[in-house]
Amino acid sequence: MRETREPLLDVRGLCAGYGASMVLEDVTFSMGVEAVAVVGRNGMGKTTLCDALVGFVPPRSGRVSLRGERLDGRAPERIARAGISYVPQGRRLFPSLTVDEHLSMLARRTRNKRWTPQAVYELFPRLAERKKHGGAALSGGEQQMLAVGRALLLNGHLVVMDEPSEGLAPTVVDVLVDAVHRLVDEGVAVLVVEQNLRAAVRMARRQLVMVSGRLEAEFTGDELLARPDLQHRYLGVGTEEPVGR
Ligand SMILES: Nc1ncnc2c1ncn2[C@@H]1O[C@H](COP(=O)(O)OP(=O)(O)OP(=O)(O)O)[C@@H](O)[C@H]1O
Repeated sequence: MRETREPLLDVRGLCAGYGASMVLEDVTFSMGVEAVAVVGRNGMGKTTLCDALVGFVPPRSGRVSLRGERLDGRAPERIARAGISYVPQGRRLFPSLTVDEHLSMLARRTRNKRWTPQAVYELFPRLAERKKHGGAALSGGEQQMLAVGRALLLNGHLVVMDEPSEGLAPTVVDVLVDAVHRLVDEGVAVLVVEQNLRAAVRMARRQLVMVSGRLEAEFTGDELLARPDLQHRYLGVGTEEPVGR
């Protein structure tokens, strides 16, 4: 039977790179309102995929559609306005702005929307306690919550997160995993790049494996957890210490 329901995000034959070197080769996948993880070893092109989706690295060829609307070739701010928000690796916050200033700066442009600073504080109560603290005074986990909150204030349809659990304590990773599930329950899709397989499988059922700029395979989180050989082959996890359930 023909699939009539349009996917939320549809990526076809996406190629992108830097200067003379091509990094992404023919990346094709689609997703609905769900959480999907992209996993793979270092340097395989995961960040480049995020950057290409949000327009920071212009695609050389292929197409990116969100709810049927072509976005490839558009400037990053137009892609954000169309509904893809980005939580980049390293969070990129302003050290001298407080939590409240970070959020209210964007909130002014987004009235009568689901995600307001108040809604972000309800999602991350820890941030509410740190409202008046500057970006530089926050812990890594608090910075990551703020980066996610800032992305939500754009009230988009899809949030792209690049290694959100990097360097965070397990209790903070728990908070992020819960937040991803809450977002999906509320109709916001999440595409998450993760080095941390344990976090990736808790965030998303679908695991897309990137090898040398290509999406080489797709597994469920359960399949990856049950198969140390796949973990070793695709993620470089040592065979003596596979990530188990
Ligand atoms: N700004 C850039 N200019 C040139 N080459 C780059 C640039 N950024 C990344 N690359 C190259 O593109 C390739 C893919 O890098 P990318 O950061 O996308 O991989 P990754 O899977 O996200 O890895 P990591 O987990 O280490 O961030 C690497 O060979 C990298 O050296």
